[in-house]
Amino acid sequence: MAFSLKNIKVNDIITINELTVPSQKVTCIVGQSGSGKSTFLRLLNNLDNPDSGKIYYQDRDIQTLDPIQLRRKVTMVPQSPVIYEGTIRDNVVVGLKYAGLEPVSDQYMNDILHKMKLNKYLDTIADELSGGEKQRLALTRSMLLDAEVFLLDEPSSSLDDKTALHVIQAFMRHMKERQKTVVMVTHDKELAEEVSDNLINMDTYSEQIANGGE
Ligand SMILES: Nc1ncnc2c1ncn2[C@@H]1O[C@H](COP(=O)(O)OP(=O)(O)OP(=O)(O)O)[C@@H](O)[C@H]1O
Repeated sequence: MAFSLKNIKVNDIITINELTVPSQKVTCIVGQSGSGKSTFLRLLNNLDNPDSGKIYYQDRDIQTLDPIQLRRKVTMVPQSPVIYEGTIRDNVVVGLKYAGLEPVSDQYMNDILHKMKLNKYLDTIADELSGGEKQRLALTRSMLLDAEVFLLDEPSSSLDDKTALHVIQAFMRHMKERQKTVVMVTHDKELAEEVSDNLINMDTYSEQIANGGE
């Protein structure tokens, strides 16, 4: 197991008695708006703390792990892509640098960009990309990291259905070839069914939904 959660309570948002997330598989998190999908993801790399209960990453209580080390192993691609100043190349390089990794060749960068259907020159100014292109750049940056777990929060929300399916399938293929664990939040049930090995419906664990909220 990558993660196991026991007796988790996040104030009036989430209650989980017991839940596991398998290693080297794609787990999709679905559920209504406000059901706590993003909160669940943030629990897994200790960006949010539960009020009670324990979360284990590979049998170790994540509260006992150094957060910086944990986040190198368990990396997150947030809902709004983080774009730095400069070109596409600068944006990829900065991810490697923060992770303490060696630079990669332009050709390798282009290969990954191509997988993400982002066929732009590496010298293109990143801030001039569309919202969907920025999402694909953020995915590209994460694909070059040597993390063990990739947490994706609605990574295809700005993409049309066809592009979303192509890009997310290519991302999952890349991760499966490398025996990585992926946890992806999506509101797109069809996409989730297409790419997931394991599906978690947050409505089941949501206080908000149980109380008739949203
Ligand atoms: N930092 C926070 N402080 C207080 N409440 C929060 C915080 N973040 C989220 N919430 C609340 O927690 C609940 C779950 O939010 P969350 O963003 O996890 O849901 P979600 O399922 O990802 O929603 P969506 O699909 O709309 O993005 C919501 O009611 C939200 O208002």
